[in-house]
Amino acid sequence: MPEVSTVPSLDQLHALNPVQQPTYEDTGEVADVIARLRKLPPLVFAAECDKLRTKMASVAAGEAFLLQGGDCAETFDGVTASNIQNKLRTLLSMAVVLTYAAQVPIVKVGRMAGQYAKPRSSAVETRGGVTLPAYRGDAVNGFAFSPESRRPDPQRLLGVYNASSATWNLTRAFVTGGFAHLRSVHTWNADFVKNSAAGVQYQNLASEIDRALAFMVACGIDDNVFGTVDFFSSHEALILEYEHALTRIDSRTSLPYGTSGHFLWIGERTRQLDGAHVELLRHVRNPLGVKLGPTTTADTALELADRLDPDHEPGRITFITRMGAGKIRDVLPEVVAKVTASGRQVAWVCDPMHGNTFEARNGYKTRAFSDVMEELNGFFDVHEELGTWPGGVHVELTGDDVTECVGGSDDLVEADLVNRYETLCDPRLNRNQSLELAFLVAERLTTGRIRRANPVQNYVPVSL
Ligand SMILES: O=C[C@H](O)[C@H](O)COP(=O)(O)O
Ligand SMILES: C=C(OP(=O)(O)O)C(=O)O
Ligand SMILES: [Mn+2]
Repeated sequence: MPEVSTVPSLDQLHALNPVQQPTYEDTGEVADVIARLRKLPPLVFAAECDKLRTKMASVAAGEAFLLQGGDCAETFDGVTASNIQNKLRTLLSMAVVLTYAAQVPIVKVGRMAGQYAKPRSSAVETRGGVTLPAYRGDAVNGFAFSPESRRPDPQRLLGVYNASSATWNLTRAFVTGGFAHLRSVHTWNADFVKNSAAGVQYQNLASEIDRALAFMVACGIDDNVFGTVDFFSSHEALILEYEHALTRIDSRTSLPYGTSGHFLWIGERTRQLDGAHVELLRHVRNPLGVKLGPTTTADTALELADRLDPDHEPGRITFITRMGAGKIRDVLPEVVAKVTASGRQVAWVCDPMHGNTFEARNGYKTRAFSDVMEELNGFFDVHEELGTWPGGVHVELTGDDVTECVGGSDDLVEADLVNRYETLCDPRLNRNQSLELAFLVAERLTTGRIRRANPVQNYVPVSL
């Protein structure tokens, strides 16, 4: 287990030449912001992180399934009650579909209350001959295309803390205060059922749940047990100043935790083995995710696991693969096979979004629902062949009726993208597409072809 004294200082992290960081002009101002952040209370409790780690251990063991979703980039303007509520009810509806239709316990994690910083392919953006720093998320700079807005502003890190705090406060109230009661399963989607195939399918399922609940109540079961859900926050731990300032020593155990969110992940662009992000996160006790793109080798995955989880702690490591619909069947098998053959039991989760982005002819960055489903099918097929457990999905979604991804049963086409394209970074599934995805994943989970229990023990190494 990591020791308090070993948490590296910010200077030590900077000596590792971290990538994807803002360059601030006024280092004195940065120091003031960090000092202020260090005094603020933690956003999550260490014991909640432990609880999620235990749940992720069930995912790794093939006994539960992770649903992780939310915006690509949360925004300060997006911190409104309706936005949070819509996102939450979309995630809860998806979780209900998966729980009821696939009869698997669902671990529910939002890409919420902290997802404000973005790694970018290019450090700059050029429009009409003018080149400015790229937008790196509200944590760093503004989206408006002007030199003032694009200047990295350290005060924004306090904005991240406040926005995360407000988002999590309402989310916590919703999931414990009655909104998430299974009795309300109909009302979450009552307003959009009329014009959507997924909505109709959802209401049918909700009616079945109503009947099942009524039956249980008639049998004498107290339905208050269905009144609250466990819901957790997550984001990419990208900006070192912020994550370091929120790394705190847990008073119960005297061990360090990242308290900016329950589940922290390291992105595809920042997972260098000897880089600053791996160095910081290997010292915190949270459950950790690592994104693995199409160039990942099995050895890289094993080295990352060894570095971040030397003690093989159950639930510690989740590999979030995002290889692309066209590559997953070629790349994933060897990675999963070798990691599993090493005796490790990690959670395998599919992000079917980031390997499938393309630019539409009208210039919008988009994704096709069919590619998303094709990558998910590849993910399920690979795990089915290896006898390992496909542990979950990680998706970029919103609770609103946006038009950012093409396809789905509403058959959005490229010309529709202009109607409601609101993301400031990557295209998200809208509420219909998200529910549709949940039904399709539930279908895959119920085919019965996937082994549920003890994948490591059942695993027979294949020759590669
Ligand atoms: O969300 C992930 C990345 O930040 C995003 O895909 C990068 O997008 P870009 O290639 O437009 O920089
Ligand atoms: C940046 C992201 O993904 P990746 O690191 O996989 O590119 C993301 O999840 O928004
Ligand atoms: Mn993204």
